[in-house]
Amino acid sequence: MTTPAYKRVLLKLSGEALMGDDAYGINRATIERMVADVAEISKLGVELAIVIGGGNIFRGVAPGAQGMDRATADYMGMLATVMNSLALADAMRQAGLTARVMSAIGIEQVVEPYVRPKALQYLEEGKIVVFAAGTGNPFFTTDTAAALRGSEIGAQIVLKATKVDGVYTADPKKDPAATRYQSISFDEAIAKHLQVMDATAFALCRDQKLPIKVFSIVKPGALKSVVMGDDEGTLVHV
Ligand SMILES: Nc1ncnc2c1ncn2[C@@H]1O[C@H](COP(=O)(O)OP(=O)(O)O)[C@@H](O)[C@H]1O
Ligand SMILES: O=c1ccn([C@@H]2O[C@H](COP(=O)(O)OP(=O)(O)O)[C@@H](O)[C@H]2O)c(=O)[nH]1
Repeated sequence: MTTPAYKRVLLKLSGEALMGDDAYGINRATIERMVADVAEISKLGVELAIVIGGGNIFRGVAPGAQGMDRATADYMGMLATVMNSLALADAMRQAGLTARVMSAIGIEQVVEPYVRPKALQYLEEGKIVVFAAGTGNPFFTTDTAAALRGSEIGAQIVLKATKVDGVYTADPKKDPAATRYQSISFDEAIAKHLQVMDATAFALCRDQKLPIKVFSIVKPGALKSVVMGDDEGTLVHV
């Protein structure tokens, strides 16, 4: 009854979700709640790696980046994910969890670089690995970083924790008549241009046969239900 459905998962936390009800930045209560959710599944023995976004601090395509060189703006976005990763890892430490941050861009005085075998070792030791700086490349997103790292570490699923509670027929924020899918194939999600994740991330997961679960970051207990294999959010499958 208490056996999780997965042994190793990649959790993608949206940067914007960290804001809570604030206009930008990191909301303390929100990050603490997320960490409590993470602690709950870590205690179940699930090996957990996390990719966190940076949209709460900086987004390469945001109005604030207008007129900027896109690659430069994207590097700023990646640095924003490093800040979020440090905040998250520190909050985990305070909650008694052991976390390690690994960055896709060289910033050694601040965090260790991403080295795949090292990440695998940490996971086997039960440490929570936070992958910072996205893919390390401009023109990508942290959703794609989640698909990439998820594939690299052999995660059984990518758990995308977001502001919406699943994949809808249209953007639920813009179309109140949109309905939620219980499950949807990658091909259909791509063909229908469902924007909940970018097409690069969808395509990579599809090719690697790595399913994605999209679920609410605000709903209490949702992460645990997902990990237990309950019917929660939307499953995107091959
Ligand atoms: N078909 C869709 N189903 C669900 N959400 C969608 C869809 N199309 C667009 N969205 C939007 O995708 C976003 C996904 O959330 P999230 O990944 O947290 O945002 P971001 O990564 O941009 O911070 C939501 O804001 C939601 O309104
Ligand atoms: O591999 C990556 C990941 C992120 N980013 C930049 O970092 C920003 C923050 O990431 P994202 O928008 O994915 O964060 P989230 O939507 O989860 O808050 C992006 O807008 C990009 O500018 C990037 O250039 N390459």
